[in-house]
Amino acid sequence: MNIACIQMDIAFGTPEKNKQTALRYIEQIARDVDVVVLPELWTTGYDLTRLAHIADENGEEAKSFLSELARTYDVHIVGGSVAKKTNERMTNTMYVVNRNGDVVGEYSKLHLFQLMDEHLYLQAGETMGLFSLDETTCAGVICYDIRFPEWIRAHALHGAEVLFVVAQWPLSRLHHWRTLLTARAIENQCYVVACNRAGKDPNNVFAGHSLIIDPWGNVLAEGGEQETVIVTNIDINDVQDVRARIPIFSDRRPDVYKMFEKKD
Ligand SMILES: NC(=O)CCC(=O)C(=O)O
Repeated sequence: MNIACIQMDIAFGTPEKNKQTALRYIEQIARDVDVVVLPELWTTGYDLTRLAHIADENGEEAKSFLSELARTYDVHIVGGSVAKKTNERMTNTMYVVNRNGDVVGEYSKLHLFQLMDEHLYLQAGETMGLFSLDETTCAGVICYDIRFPEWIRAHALHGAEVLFVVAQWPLSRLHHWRTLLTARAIENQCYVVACNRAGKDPNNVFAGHSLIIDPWGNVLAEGGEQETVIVTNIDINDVQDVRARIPIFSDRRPDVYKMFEKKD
């Protein structure tokens, strides 16, 4: 599976401009790869106070834009996330479309990030981020979600072999980004494909440094701070090789964990 992360800069609150940027990159690279990944909130950025005007009604625009590109270029697209508006409810929602243009995944960010005011404007999702691409079980999560290892583990226990992470992660916590992503790959013995944005908005400078990490924790590709595309080939068989070498999934002791679970 050849994978590309489009580490684009995002124009604040300007969906049409951001769609042009995404389109330009997808046209350039899509024919050479199997999967294209976009960053978190790639249409609007974190222009949360104007979401009522610029959010995507039921995600329809994002779904049709991504489906058409996927069909045209015969590529799977993990479509970052967009601000989705359903009646008065806003969510930070990822759509995944396969190369036939079918929407095969929808996931709304489960953990809202208070430091960037998400809790004031968005509702949290309540479903898992599992989907399948070319018969490989994958999971998609959004940015702050990576700080919750139990949530990522739940996806691994449901069979996820590739974890897609889409983000707007600030430069000031770059070391958390790299460390958490590497830990999620090692502890779940899965590939981690993490697409962050580049550039800045009125409140933050973002880190870039999109990463593709193998199930042993090796970094296969990494962006710098500027807008760029990172591409690498991953071999899904490596997941089973690593899981056979150190069999953490059969060595787990869920019966004992349950006995000592702290009740809130
Ligand atoms: N967009 C986000 O969820 C940012 C999360 C973040 O910066 C963190 O430190 O966690």
